[in-house]
Amino acid sequence: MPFVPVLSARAMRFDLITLFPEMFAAVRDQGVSGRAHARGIWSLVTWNPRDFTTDVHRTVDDRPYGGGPGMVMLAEPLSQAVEAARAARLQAGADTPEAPAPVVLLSPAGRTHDQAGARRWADGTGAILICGRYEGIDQRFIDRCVDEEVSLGDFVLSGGELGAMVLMDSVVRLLPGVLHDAESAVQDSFNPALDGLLDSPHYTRPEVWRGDPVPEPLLSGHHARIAAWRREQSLALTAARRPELIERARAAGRLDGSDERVLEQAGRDSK
Ligand SMILES: CCN(CC)Cc1ccc(CNC(=O)c2csc3nc[nH]c(=O)c23)cc1
Repeated sequence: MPFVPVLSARAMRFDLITLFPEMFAAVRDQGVSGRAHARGIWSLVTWNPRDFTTDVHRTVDDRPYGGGPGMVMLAEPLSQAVEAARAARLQAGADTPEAPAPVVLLSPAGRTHDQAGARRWADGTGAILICGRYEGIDQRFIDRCVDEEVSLGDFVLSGGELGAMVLMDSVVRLLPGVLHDAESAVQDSFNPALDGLLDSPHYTRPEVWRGDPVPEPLLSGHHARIAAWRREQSLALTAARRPELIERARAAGRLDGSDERVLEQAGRDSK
């Protein structure tokens, strides 16, 4: 009997620990991620720490020891919510005891998310995502339950929910079947590990809009000319706005002689 590998096409599942579960309708029900969710390519389950409290006020936060502004999220409701999510994942076959999905805290102190991170996540089976609110979370929960922390960048949000939605959107787009092949090719162009240049400008009908025409090369029907024009535009725009991406592409050997001539010309033009 030949060995037939069992391709466990285990769908991507995210479990969100959040005080605002209704926020997640944005990625669960709308657009590319919404369609993929409806098709069962991925799933999303929310768990509200308030449902894991025992007092009449359903308390999820308290004042910080040592004083200071704001409130801190209690460890116990968060921990019970994570345990419930973990059990549900095992029950659903999303996790195995040997390979539990990571518990990920969205946090300003985390490693900054990027396309490489999205690709790594897309190879996995999801995560339990913790969305903080208030000033932060009791450190003892983080030390005991959190495997990694992820930030969106150096700006201050009001909570982790938007970070979680951005992370999930960047991952779901990469899953097989979510984007049409052509789009997924475009998807790669955003990946600094592959092409990493900014997109060339886009145009659609009408050919002239309020007196502004579409650039002539795009109307030529000459595919080589169109590709050359788009490459020139990407190089010039990237050199102007994100020169570090040019360096990265050059270091990775993704720029050819023609590209370098375009960049020299763009450099002369900008002086
Ligand atoms: C006063 C110092 N602040 C830390 C920078 C306190 C603080 C602000 C905002 C938050 C809520 N932010 C997030 O949960 C968050 C989660 S991911 C992320 N990425 C970038 N910026 C962010 O604020 C976040 C938590 C603590």
